[in-house]
Amino acid sequence: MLYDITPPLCPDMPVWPGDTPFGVFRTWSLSGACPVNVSRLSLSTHTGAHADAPLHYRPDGVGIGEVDLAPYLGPCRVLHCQDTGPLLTREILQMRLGDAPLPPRVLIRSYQRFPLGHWDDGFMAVAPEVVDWLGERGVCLIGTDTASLDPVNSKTLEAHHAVARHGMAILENLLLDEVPEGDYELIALPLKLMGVDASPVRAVLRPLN
Ligand SMILES: N[C@@H](CC(=O)c1ccccc1NC=O)C(=O)O
Ligand SMILES: [Zn+2]
Ligand SMILES: [Zn+2]
Repeated sequence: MLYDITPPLCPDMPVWPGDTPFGVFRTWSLSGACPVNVSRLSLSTHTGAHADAPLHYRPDGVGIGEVDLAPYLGPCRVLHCQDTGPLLTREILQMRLGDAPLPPRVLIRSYQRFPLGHWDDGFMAVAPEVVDWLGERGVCLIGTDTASLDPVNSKTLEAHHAVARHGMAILENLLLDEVPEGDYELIALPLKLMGVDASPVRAVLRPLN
């Protein structure tokens, strides 16, 4: 059994304001003279479920093709935070998780229903102290169902920089609507895009045992 936590990629999907819309264009089409269909894609590196590379927000950061893959597969916890409001704070998370041990990956669900058909400016942001707290507890990957860890208007991307300080990895735009709170195996590998700032992933969760 698998939970597919990847939103579908299609031309009418929402994208970050001003970013490249998702497009698919036929290069060759099946016909008497042509034995195949072949297409070309046009899309932002931050389309749908995706992994951010350090290069997204640091001039000296590595590209997604160069990052260690270990954070992107292994044990993870899905945490429900649908009633959290505009900012997930360390106090809220500490209250929810206490001092019990955590798996090395944490996926945070903020939406009751993921906005598959429209752009949402008002998504929940993650406070940088949350990232610090998780990093100090050995977490290597933080995932969210929102378009960014930081608020939409942020120019400083403090939560992203906190992730980099701890050498952690980021997944965004995960579709967690159908996933009960609990522990799973995460599999969400980025493409080997050399020197590129992010990559779409196909993200799935496998229930344990
Ligand atoms: N931080 C967001 C994306 C982001 O910030 C962004 C994506 C596309 C175009 C512009 C963006 N930010 C501009 O300030 C992300 O990691 O997906
Ligand atoms: Zn991104
Ligand atoms: Zn991001």
